[in-house]
Amino acid sequence: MTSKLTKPELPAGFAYFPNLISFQKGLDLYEHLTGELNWQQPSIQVFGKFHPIPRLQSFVADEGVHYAYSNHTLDNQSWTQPLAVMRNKLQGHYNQSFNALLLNWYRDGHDTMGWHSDDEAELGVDPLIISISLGAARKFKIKHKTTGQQWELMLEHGSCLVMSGHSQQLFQHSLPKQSKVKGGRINLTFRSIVK
Ligand SMILES: O=C(O)CCC(=O)C(=O)O
Ligand SMILES: [Fe+2]
Repeated sequence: MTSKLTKPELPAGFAYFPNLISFQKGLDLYEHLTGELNWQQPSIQVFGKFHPIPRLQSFVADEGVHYAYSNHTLDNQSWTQPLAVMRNKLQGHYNQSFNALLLNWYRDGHDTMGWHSDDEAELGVDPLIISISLGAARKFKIKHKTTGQQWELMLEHGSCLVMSGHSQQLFQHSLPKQSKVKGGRINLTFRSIVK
């Protein structure tokens, strides 16, 4: 059963902070990202057939940092000024350096992300991942890998979801389809990639 949960009730390793970014700053950043970044729609291989992923992606990282995602590598872009500012703030707050940023653009409610854990070897053990949402609010689901217990929350414009500890080891997460959602959403995940 899926239960509607607020911040204190999320499983260990997940924490939700609404309004990290003000409404207007969030809109400005959304405009910046859609206009300035190079967005791609890579194809991934499922049972031998190639399918374009149901969303657009962009990857920003320090020079020499690469992230192999479902058997393909995304083109590396350098930090734009607003993204560099945001990274600096997060690094100061969390006392950790983030050398990579994966961005996903869900053009409307038909774009999705399937169940997965961000547990690639290059993220290291128990990674700290900071996930920032802009644009249309979307449902985010969390599922325990062995018990199957599920949680659901809304990721709102300007919010921050922190994933840490055993969150990737014990749980999967997904962004389900919501056909009624007409607006776009951009999600930014700040990551540390071990070279
Ligand atoms: O769009 C989201 O909120 C989820 C993104 C995500 O899970 C990922 O980039 O690994
Ligand atoms: Fe993820």
